[in-house]
Amino acid sequence: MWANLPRILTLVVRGFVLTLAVLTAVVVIRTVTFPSYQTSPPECKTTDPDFIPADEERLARFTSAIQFQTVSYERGVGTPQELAKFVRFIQKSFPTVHSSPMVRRDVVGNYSLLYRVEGSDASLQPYMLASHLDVVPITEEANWEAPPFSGQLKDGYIYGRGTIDAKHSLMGSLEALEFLLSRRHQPKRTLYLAFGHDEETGGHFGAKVIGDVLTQRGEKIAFILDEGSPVGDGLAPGVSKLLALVSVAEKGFLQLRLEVNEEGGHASMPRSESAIGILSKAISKLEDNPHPNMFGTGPEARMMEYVATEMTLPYRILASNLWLFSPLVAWVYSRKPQTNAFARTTTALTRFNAGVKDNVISPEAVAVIDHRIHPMSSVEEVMEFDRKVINDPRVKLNVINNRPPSPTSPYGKDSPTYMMLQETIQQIYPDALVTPTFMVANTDTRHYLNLSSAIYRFNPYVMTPSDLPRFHGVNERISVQNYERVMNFYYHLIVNMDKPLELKRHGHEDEL
Ligand SMILES: CCCCCCCC/C=C\CCCCCCCC(=O)N[C@@H](CCCCN)C(=O)O
Ligand SMILES: [Zn+2]
Ligand SMILES: [Zn+2]
Repeated sequence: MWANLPRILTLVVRGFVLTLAVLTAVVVIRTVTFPSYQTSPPECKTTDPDFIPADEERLARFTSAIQFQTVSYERGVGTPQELAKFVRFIQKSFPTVHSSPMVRRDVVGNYSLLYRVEGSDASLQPYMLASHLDVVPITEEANWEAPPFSGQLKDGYIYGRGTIDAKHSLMGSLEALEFLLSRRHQPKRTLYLAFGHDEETGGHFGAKVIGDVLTQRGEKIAFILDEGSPVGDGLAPGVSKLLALVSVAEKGFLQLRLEVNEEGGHASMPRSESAIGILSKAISKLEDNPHPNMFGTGPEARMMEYVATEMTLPYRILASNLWLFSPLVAWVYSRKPQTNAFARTTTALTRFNAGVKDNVISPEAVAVIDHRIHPMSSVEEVMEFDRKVINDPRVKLNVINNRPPSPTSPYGKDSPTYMMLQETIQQIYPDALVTPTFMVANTDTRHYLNLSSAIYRFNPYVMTPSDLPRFHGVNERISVQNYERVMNFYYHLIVNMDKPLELKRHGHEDEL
């Protein structure tokens, strides 16, 4: 036995070296032969006669739109008077849209708006562009560089609540339609514009009613585009080009109310554990035990494939070989909040309330957890995981609201609507990569799921990592250049939707 040891060791080392050599060869071959999923930009670019400039008049309209304080606070608690004023403003601001015989406008659920622009070819299925009228409340007002409802123009940016979420797309799509109709253009395909008034609190009285109205009309929609993920500049690790993120799915959510009830009493005679202490431990366990990293099991894996050939080294090697490096990429993604959101079901602690007085032991402690559920997980799985982690029957878990992850819409070369969207994006961003992904937050599209199987969530503006905290945060703003891109994106989209929605032939199609 001992005499054979050198021979055995040599064989083991040889085996190891051989395995390593084979793995390296496979990795290298896959990296250099990995197919490109990108198509060359269409020849039709934004040309002068087809261009909507962000001139003074349009910027003034957008500024005014930001000045309406259409805040949604809680479910069913909004700002009805501001919404009513905003609706009147919209009517006055787009005279051609509102006087055209081709346009029918319905006010739905008191303040939400549903426009139907009649196409000339009734045999074509309608499509729908969606956005919302409401905004989230202001926080840290003192830290804003311009007043949050001013719409003030400063250094090339328009500041204010709603500039990126989502009055840009509401006003941008109406500008595009006004521009088109004022040129006496009738679209071939019927188009809906749907603007809910309570998206920020779940859309129960706005988009939900719009969805019901369309369902009652028996409408089937060819495709729906709502607010969503942006064109990323430096958002994705290893991607130096602009990356247009088209969300073909949306995470689910589960909002839980955690509650502990214990005996209260005089602060001079405390028991060893209090309601506050018990709940704090439970919360702490949830933060210390994130839900499992599921990177590579859902649409996010396709996102890596779509950009693999365009990535910088060493990311290109990793993305071309997810069969081997998926755990490593999963780890890389889990390190930053914006990428971690793609890797797992997230856990956000959003409320924590307890106590009424400094010397009274609180008999109750309450916290709210907001989970966003990875497309490959479920409400039940998340609930089960939390129960196991908390492992304390004194902590009651009450479901406030939940929704499973959305179905995935078609994408890639076999989906004419996705390809048309990709082509439109490339008209505005000729150098951008386009990739399917999923939406880490939620949109009104949850109320439209039975209207269409092709639902996309995309914001046609560029975002850098430092812009992300502006969503629902301080100093929300959009650059004039981005707002111009938004208007022109919708204009080109409407024009493109008049082309036959058939599979288009692209340069690298065979590799798609
Ligand atoms: C690897 C690529 C990295 C990309 C990184 C970031 C991409 C960020 C993508 C999107 C962020 C935009 C978020 C916009 C959210 C707008 C929708 C919204 O606020 N929805 C609310 C609805 C609330 C309904 C009541 N429950 C929400 O989700 O909270
Ligand atoms: Zn929004
Ligand atoms: Zn929002």
